[in-house]
Amino acid sequence: MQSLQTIQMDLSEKYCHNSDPLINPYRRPSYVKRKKELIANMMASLNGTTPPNGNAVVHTGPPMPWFGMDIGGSLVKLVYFEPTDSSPAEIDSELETLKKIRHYLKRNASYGATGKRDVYLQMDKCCINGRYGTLHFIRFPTSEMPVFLKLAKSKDIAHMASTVCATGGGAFKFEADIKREVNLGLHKFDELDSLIHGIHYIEAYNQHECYYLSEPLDDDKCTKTPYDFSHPYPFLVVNIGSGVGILAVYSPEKYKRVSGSSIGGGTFLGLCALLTGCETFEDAIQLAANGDSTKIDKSVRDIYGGDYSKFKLSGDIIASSFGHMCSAEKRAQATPADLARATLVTITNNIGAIARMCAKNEGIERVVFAGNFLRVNEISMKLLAFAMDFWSGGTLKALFLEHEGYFGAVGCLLELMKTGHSS
Ligand SMILES: Nc1ncnc2c1ncn2[C@@H]1O[C@H](COP(=O)(O)OP(=O)(O)OP(=O)(O)O)[C@@H](O)[C@H]1O
Ligand SMILES: CC(C)(CO)[C@@H](O)C(=O)NCCC(=O)O
Repeated sequence: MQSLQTIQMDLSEKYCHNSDPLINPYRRPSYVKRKKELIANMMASLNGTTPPNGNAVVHTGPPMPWFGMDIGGSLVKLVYFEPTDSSPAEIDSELETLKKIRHYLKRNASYGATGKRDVYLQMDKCCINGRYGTLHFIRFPTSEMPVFLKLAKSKDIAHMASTVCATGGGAFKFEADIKREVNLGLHKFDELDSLIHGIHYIEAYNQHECYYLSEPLDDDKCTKTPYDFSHPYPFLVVNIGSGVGILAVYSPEKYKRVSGSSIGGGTFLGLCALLTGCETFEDAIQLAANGDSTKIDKSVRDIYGGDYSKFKLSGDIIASSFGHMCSAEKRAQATPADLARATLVTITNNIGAIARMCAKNEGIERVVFAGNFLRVNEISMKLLAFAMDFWSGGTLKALFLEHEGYFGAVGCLLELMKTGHSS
């Protein structure tokens, strides 16, 4: 059995090409030490034992399969832990159903018409509750829950007597359906607790989880740069799902929800569908990428003929989102792509403005944006990176996370370890 220390070193080899601590921040002793401490503490809190020290790990914990499920307003996120350290005897004694589920999930990257496994996000060599394995990340629209429940029933999930942990509003909304259709009881966990635990776990494991965008508005120069998150507190989490939740985080266990907004990812997709007839999030983003929002939004220049110098408002700044749409002539010229772009820009800037006010109120400088609204959505990430820096006079930093919308599901999977089952 590999020790946790060895695995951490493996990860360093995998991700960090430069071993000079002066060049590579991830090689600095303070960073490595802090990461090890974070993981060790997390493992200790999950195991209820002392952290691993290189000795063989005893396989305890709830029976497999280990899933964490986040049933949101738009998307269901499913995180599946595939053990890779099972002994031949353990594999032999596995239930047939369990083998089938693993093969089904691993063999495919798509499930039915709308289920997807984000293979590029897969995390190998993870350690949860003393078990080593791979984390798989799967999503499907919440509107497909009835289909998912039928599938779960057909795969005989209930006969594995496993505990299903779920978070998100849907854990409450669908609890009775899950009981009735699949005969499974749910362990429900709070979505924001799960989000915070998930962020800490994934960030501690994946050295390149957190990054920022330098030169966000220059397409040639914009670069994704790893951010050293070893001393992150306090930080703000702006979770952009269907709606937006804003949390101030002071430690792995201490946070508060400081604000929220109903103008979020669901608003973007809803308005875009109304305005352009697009059907999917991917289509809406694609349209927006080809559109020009200046045909839709009224700028300071459109009003002043130039800059509003007294208050340092450059002519390029948007004075009125969708302001041009008051004119029948401009409406006639607006294309679906322009409308999609303006919708994306409007929603993103609104979220950025609220995030900035929250950060100012809380006296926080690091703002971490998460949630699936940012999936395949470079436009919003660049806008947020620019807006946070520009409007705060350089005091705020926008940070992003690779596993965008999966933290709630990961946090929920971690909660499964505390449910008191033993195999
Ligand atoms: N394939 C997709 N289908 C639908 N929405 C998508 C997709 N990919 C990204 N999105 C965006 O992600 C948003 C949902 O994000 P996320 O999964 O983080 O939130 P949620 O958990 O469903 O919502 P909430 O937390 O508010 O209940 C959607 O509103 C949409 O803007
Ligand atoms: C309702 C939730 C928490 C569901 O995840 C989320 O969509 C949200 O935070 N919406 C914004 C609600 C508000 O205005 O504070």
